[in-house]
Amino acid sequence: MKLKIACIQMDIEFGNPDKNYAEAKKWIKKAAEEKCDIAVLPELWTTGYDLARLSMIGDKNAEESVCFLQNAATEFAIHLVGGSVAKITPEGIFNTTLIVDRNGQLIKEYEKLHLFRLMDEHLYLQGGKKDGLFHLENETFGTVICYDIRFPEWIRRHALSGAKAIFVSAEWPNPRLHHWKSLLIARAIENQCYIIACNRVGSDPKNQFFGHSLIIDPWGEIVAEGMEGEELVTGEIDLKNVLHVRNTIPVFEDRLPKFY
Ligand SMILES: NC(=O)CCC(=O)C(=O)O
Repeated sequence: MKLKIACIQMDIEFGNPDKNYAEAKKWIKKAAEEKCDIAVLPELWTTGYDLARLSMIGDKNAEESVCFLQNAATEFAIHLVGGSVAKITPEGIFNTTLIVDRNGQLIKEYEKLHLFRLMDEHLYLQGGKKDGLFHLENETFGTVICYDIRFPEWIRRHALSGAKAIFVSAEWPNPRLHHWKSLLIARAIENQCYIIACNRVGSDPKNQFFGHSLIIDPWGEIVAEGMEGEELVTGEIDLKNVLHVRNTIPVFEDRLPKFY
């Protein structure tokens, strides 16, 4: 199965959901015009890291974001890996990815598992408890959020459950470009799967974000990479390559979990 992917490498206006919804809609339209099958948004794309105000500007039960994504997906006939939004629930606020298919069905919600203390997430957010596996076009995919990629066991769990491509929504700032690229390439090589990672650009009061969204194939080669400004980073993935690479070097057959 071949799919054309667009990473929406957008700037995010700090604490201004209305502005960010409008911007995201323009980018989703552009992705559809470029005949992409799936568009991916960055992490916390409605609010940015305005964590102290999330109880006011976050999204109660993610209702507004789900509605926005459903309307955009159906209007532009495109599957959406809807980045993540601050979902307000009675149990707290979760950094939540929303996946909506091109028929407008909400097919998955994934709550970021690993909270990133360097950006104060532990002070304002709750960690999720469930995996990011989902099904689209009769294929299995995974989705995780930003800091999650530092945990190879978590990504491996998705690959072991059949994910042939793993989406990553991120707000990954300077000065850690080297970590961003190296970790993503390593996750692709060790799991022999596609990694599709969408990072924001621009800045907020505390951080500057470098973009460099990446589409990486199961051999670890870069299919597409963004620069440091706003752009749509597009590339084609062919899920047949996953089996080809896994047959060439049978890492999954050679694993010896009883020793790990
Ligand atoms: N938003 C995040 O999770 C950032 C993670 C990050 O920057 C890192 O170095 O890890």
